[in-house]
Amino acid sequence: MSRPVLTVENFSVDYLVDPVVHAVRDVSFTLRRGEILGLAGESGCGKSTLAYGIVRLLKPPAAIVSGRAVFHAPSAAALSSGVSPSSVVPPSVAPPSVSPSSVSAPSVSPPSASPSSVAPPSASPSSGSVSSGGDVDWGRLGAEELRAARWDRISMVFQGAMNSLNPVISIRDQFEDIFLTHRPRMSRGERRQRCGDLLERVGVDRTRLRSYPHELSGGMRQRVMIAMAMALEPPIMIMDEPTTALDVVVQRDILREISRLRDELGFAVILITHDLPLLLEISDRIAVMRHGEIVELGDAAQIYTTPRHQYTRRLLASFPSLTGSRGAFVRGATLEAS
Ligand SMILES: Nc1ncnc2c1ncn2[C@@H]1O[C@H](COP(=O)(O)OP(=O)(O)OP(=O)(O)O)[C@@H](O)[C@H]1O
Repeated sequence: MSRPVLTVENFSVDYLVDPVVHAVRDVSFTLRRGEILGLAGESGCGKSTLAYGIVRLLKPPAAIVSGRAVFHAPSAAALSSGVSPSSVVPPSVAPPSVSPSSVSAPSVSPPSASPSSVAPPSASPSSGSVSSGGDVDWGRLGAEELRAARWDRISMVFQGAMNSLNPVISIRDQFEDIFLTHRPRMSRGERRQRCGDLLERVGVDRTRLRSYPHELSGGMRQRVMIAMAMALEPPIMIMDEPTTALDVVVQRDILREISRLRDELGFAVILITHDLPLLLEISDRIAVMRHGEIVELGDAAQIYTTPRHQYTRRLLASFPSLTGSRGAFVRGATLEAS
């Protein structure tokens, strides 16, 4: 079993409205290095709130009322990535108490995923590689540290992210901006090479770097966003319905691509989608959420063959089968066929 890259402990988020919405309730889980963890559950069960909470992108009226998310970097070396020593904690430290600073960000509407959300301009030049180490409690990071760490250590692809590319800037310039901000010492030639390589990784020809977003199809734009999220090689990617706006065939292509890239590059993914058959196909483990809680977490095969929670069984039963018995078309055969 591979080592954890992220530990979420007793994480709870409320929306401080009247009456208060307990959107995420005492959620704990571990994300292992290189795994795809699917997050499933009905609309409104708290999936996005949990994801945004982990990366501290929630805004009032959302409030993280308990728990913490600890990122485990590969080495225990001191954090040369601009993260202050005070935020480096041993994994067993008790959850931080609620502080006004933990009452951060917005409703679940995606933070404008402009290119700047792919590469925040204010990241410190010293933002190091993901290999700089230590366990970091994200709740203890300052705003600057968070911005720097967010894309280096965890990157995100949100629902409809493809619409957030800047329409008047070429794909190349939007890509290069990431490296100019986070890897300022990278040479121009190296940058250009990397941008082209990244595009090709997600199945888009490098000549498209010259294009403007409106010249690309929705699927291509979403691939570009995924390539941007991979640009700094973060060990974790959070994908919240990354392909919802696309047709089913393109959706599946892209998600299989993500699975392939994960195999190749070894990053871990938290993948949020309503599409349980798809999660069964590409996830290593699946967490099923209901009313803000994780009611079941297990290997995808176990969830599929022997779901323990009644709600998981209901969720599985709500997807039609093409074969009469669930199975052949969701797990096993599909990936081989691709
Ligand atoms: N700004 C807000 N103010 C009050 N309640 C909110 C706010 N944003 C979300 N909620 C509530 O929090 C709960 C969790 O919402 P969330 O969007 O995280 O669920 P979800 O599982 O991601 O849903 P979906 O699959 O539809 O995206 C829901 O009951 C929702 O109505």
